[in-house]
Parts: sequence; structure tokens; C-alpha cells
Amino acid sequence: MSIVPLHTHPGRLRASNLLRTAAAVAVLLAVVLGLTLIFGRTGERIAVQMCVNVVAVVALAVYCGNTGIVSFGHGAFLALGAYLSGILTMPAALQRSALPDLPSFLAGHEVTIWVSLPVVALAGLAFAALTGSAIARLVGASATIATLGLLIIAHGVAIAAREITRGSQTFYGVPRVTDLVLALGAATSAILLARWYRESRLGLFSRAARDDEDAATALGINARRTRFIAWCASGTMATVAGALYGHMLGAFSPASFYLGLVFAQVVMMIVGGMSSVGGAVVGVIAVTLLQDTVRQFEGGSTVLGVTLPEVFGLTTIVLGLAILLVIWARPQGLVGGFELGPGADANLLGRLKPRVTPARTPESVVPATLKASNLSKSFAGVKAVRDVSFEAPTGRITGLIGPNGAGKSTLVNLLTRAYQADTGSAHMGEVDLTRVSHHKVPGFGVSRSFQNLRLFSGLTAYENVLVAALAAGHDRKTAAAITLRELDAFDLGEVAGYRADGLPYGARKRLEIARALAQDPKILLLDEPAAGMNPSETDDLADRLIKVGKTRGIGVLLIDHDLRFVNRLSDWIVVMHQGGVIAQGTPEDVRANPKVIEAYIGKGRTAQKAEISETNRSQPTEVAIK
Ligand SMILES: Nc1ncnc2c1ncn2[C@@H]1O[C@H](COP(=O)(O)OP(=O)(O)OP(=O)(O)O)[C@@H](O)[C@H]1O
Repeated sequence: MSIVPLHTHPGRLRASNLLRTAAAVAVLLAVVLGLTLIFGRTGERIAVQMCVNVVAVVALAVYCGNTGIVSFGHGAFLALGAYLSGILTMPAALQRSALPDLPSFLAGHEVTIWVSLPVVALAGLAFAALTGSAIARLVGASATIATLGLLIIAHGVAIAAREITRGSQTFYGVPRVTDLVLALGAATSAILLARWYRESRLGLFSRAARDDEDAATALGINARRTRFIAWCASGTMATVAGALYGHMLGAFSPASFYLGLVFAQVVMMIVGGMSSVGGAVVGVIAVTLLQDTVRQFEGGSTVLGVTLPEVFGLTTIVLGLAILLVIWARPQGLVGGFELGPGADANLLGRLKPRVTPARTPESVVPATLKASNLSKSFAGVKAVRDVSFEAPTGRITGLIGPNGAGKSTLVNLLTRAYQADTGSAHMGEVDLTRVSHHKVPGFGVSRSFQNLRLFSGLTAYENVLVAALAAGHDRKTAAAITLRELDAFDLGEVAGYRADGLPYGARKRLEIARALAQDPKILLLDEPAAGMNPSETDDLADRLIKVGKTRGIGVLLIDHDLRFVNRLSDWIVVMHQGGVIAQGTPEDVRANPKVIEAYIGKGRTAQKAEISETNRSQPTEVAIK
């Protein structure tokens, strides 16, 4: 079996999650100690700044790393935290002179930072929930632009709200209480929290939706909800980071939280590796040291007798170059993919099996029937599916065949509510699936695989199946047991700890089926599961599917162009042509049906005795004419 070997894979990591977290904290601690011991007060100042940046960048990565969306909007949370904590902790007398028109509900509190931080976190959560309800609807570039819009609006509001922020003037009088101990403690807590979130059920769902939203939705994951939760968690942490930042500076203005800071923090995250908490830490360390070094030269200096001129914006230029260099040389960041997930190693199963017993194969399911009634769907005038009715009950493998463009995949998309039908209905028992949300369909016992592989490429094979079992509502332990069962059933044990995108093609196809089966469906829809497989892989898959059908009693709706494969497995075959069902019956009946022969070989040749070939495997849709 040829797989991307772990020792050459960028995402390779043998250590356990705990060790990885400890490694990130240890690296930070070592750098902080080194700086303070070598450079004294200056080193300590840089170390405090570094730790506060770790909190901010790790917070940023909780959203960006888990959703794959770069945010420029986190400056808004930083500003909220800094101003709010500044107002709450400011000495009352100073506040009266600096902020004479402050609204009374904000004035005169003069609390300690330990009281202000929880308040700030709650305010951050509320602000995140408010903004997240809109931002979580978006993905990709649109979401990034929306976050930039948020930053611009927040900056404008901070300047306009002069009674609260002193407008664009310096906001002063904030107690400078962020010392090394507080900053280091906060950085460690942020790393732990981010790691915990990443490996939690919600973090896994979020990363699955990041890698393939449609596939995640087909498992029952509400992708928008996962983005919303990641945004709220990230925003809350960023607001606390903002408070620490404000208490480090003592005085600041809206410009302190604008593009300069946000850009630097995004660079830190990308340089280290957006998808990894350890990457965020390394990125902060590397970029903070780079920034501080370059700043020495920004105002002009003399190096080895050579006088360097003053270069305005040198730090920003160097940061820009750093990001370009890293993207070019290491697209995943300096330590990107540092955290692949639980035990990304060749012996994952060996370590899991003593602790987790594979779940027992379900021996039966409650009988049910997936029933399509007069389903139709058009795309800009093209009738992809027209008036289709058929049944796929449990305990039967129903083949669905038809020439290219017959409408088979569209039909599967209608049955799973990935597409909204123009007319007709799809019932699972009493439930009309055309009336439920896409992500709720698996809850009624319908799981699917896709025509083109849609695995969660950044997750391991183990995690791909685990996500499905968790999404079906199982607790972590049961989900792990089901995952082991399905990995065993599809001979994927050896590759459990490898990233899905590094697996050979046949294993990836089997993994998609294992993932769908981990939801214990009543009806399994398989869209061309054998496509691209070689003959021995196809035979092997057929054996496994027959076993699954027999032992579990589930129903399978099987689409494939390999007619030998479909004939071998199916008890009943439905034939589609030009969007409609032209025949259905036993494989023998269907093979002898003139309409089917005509659909496959075209009019004019049907007069000749024709038979769908069971032997033509290389061009399975062709028909051998005798
Ligand atoms: N999302 C879409 N937008 C526009 N047209 C579509 C879409 N999906 C399918 N179609 C069209 O609907 C028709 C049926 O396509 P479909 O993919 O369902 O057929 P199929 O039987 O699965 O074909 P194949 O075996 O080649 O996968 C085709 O004409 C196709 O171009």
C-alpha cells in the first residue's frame, strides 16, 4: 500500500496532544527566560509584549485555524477589551478629568484587573455573538472582507465616541498592571484553551466544515453554527488579550488597534502556521523578535561603520517580505500542521485498541424505506431529473444506473436535500426530506458518499470517521469504538493516523464509505464508490458492501458506471435516462429491457440483439452487441 509516509509528511507528529501543548508552552517559557536573563529590563518588556501577542494571536487562530478564514476584524475585540478594562480600572479622580462626559453606568468603578477581566470577557462574548450572527454566514474571501469591514467600523466608532474613548486623542491613565507573570499566565491559559477547543467535538466539527462544508453538512454538521461558535470563542479571548494589551501600554488611541497591529498579528499567525496552536506561538516569537530587531534600524543607524538611512515603514516592509517568504517556502507556516490531531502516527490503532474496544456491528435496523415521489429538478431549463419515483428499502441493495448526464447524482442530491426539489417529495418513513434542512437529513437515517471524493483532507483517517460518529450524537468513547469498527471493516486500520489527503485513492474511497457507515444509517447512498478503482479493488469493495448489506440489514442505493459491479451487488436496479426513470426491476429484467439497451447504445442499433455486457470493465457504460 503506497501512502505518504509519516516521516516525510509535513503534518507528522508523534507526540501526544499533551506533549504538543507542553512543547508550545515550553518554547515560550524558554524564550521569555532567555530574553529576561540576557537583556534585563528591555528583555522583560519584549517578553511581556510577546506573551500578550501570544494571547491575541492564539485567539485569532481559534477562529482562523479552525474555520480556514483569515480575519482582520479582531482589532475590534482588542480595542473593546483595552478601552473597557481601561475605563473600569482607571482611578476615579483621573477619570473625572480625562473623561468628564463618560456615561454614568461606566464611570467611577475603579476595580482591579481581576474584576475587570471577567466583565471584559462577557462584553467580548456579547459583541462576538452580535457580529458573528452575520459573519458566520460567510466563508472565504467574503468573510475576510466582512471582518475587515468590522475593523473599519469599530475604528470609526472608537474615534466618534469621544465621551468614552477621547476620540483620536490618547486615552491615558490605564493602570500598567500587565507584568511578566500575568502575561505568561495568560499566554499559557490561552494555549491550553485553544488546544482544548481544537480537539473538542466543536473544534473537530469546525475543522471538518473548514475542509469540506458540503460533506460536513451531509454528516449533520451545521457549518454556520460551527463558524459562529469559533468566532465567539475567538472574539472572547481576543477581548481579554486587548485588555492585557491596554494594561501593558497604559496609554493608547484607536490607531493602536488598527491595521498596523492587526496586520502584524495576522503575519504572526500565518508565519507560524494558521492551523496550529503551536504555530501561532512560534509565529509570535519569530515575528516579535524580527520586529524588535528591525525597529532598531528604522530610524537610521550605523552598522560596522556604515551609516544606514532612516527608512519610514521599514518594519512593515520586513513583515510583508517575511510573510511572502514563508508562503513561498513553507505554505503551511514554519510549524504548520504541527498538530495533526490525536496521535497522527503509524501506530495510532495500536495505541487506541488496548483502551477502546471496537463497537459491535449492528445486526439489524428498524425497517424503513426511502421513497422518491415525482421528484423533478431543472437547472436553467435543463431538466436534470424529471418526475422520478422509486423506492430504496432497508435490507436491499438498489442499483441506480444510467448513461452520463442521466441525472443520477442530481437525484442523490435531491434525496439528501443538498438540492431543493422543484416538485415532488422524498420520504424516509413518514418524514418528507425535501422539507427538512440539509444538515438534518442524516438524523433520519440517510448517509451518503460523494461522486468526487469529499474527505476532510486536513484530518486523519481516524478523525474523518470519528467526526461522523460524533455528529450522529454519540459520546466520545462510543464514537471512538464505532470508528475502530468501521476502520476495521474497511481495512483502514493501518492508515488511521495518516492525513486523509495522503492516502492512496482506493483507501480514500473506502474511507468515505466507512465515514458514512459510522453514522449507523438505515439507507446508505453511494455515488460511484468504485469509480477509479482497479479491478481487484472493485472486487474487494463489492465483497465488503455485500457483507455490510447482509450483516447490518441496511438499505444501499448504489450508483456506478461499472455495470458488472452493480449487477453483482444489486437485488433491484433502477435505470435513468435523460432525467427520467425508464426501467426498474431485477438485474435480469433490466438487462433484457429494450429501452435500457436503446439508452445505452442509441436508437437504430436496438434492432440488433443487444445485451449489457457483464464483462466490459474498462468501458463499463458501453454495451456489447452480439
Ligand atoms: N449544479 C448543477 N448546475 C447545473 N447543471 C447541473 C448541476 N448538476 C447537474 N447538472 C446537470 O444536470 C444533468 C444531470 O447531471 P448529473 O450529474 O445528475 O447526471 P449523472 O447521471 O450523475 O451523470 P454522471 O454519470 O456523468 O455523473 C446534466 O445535464 C448536468 O449538466
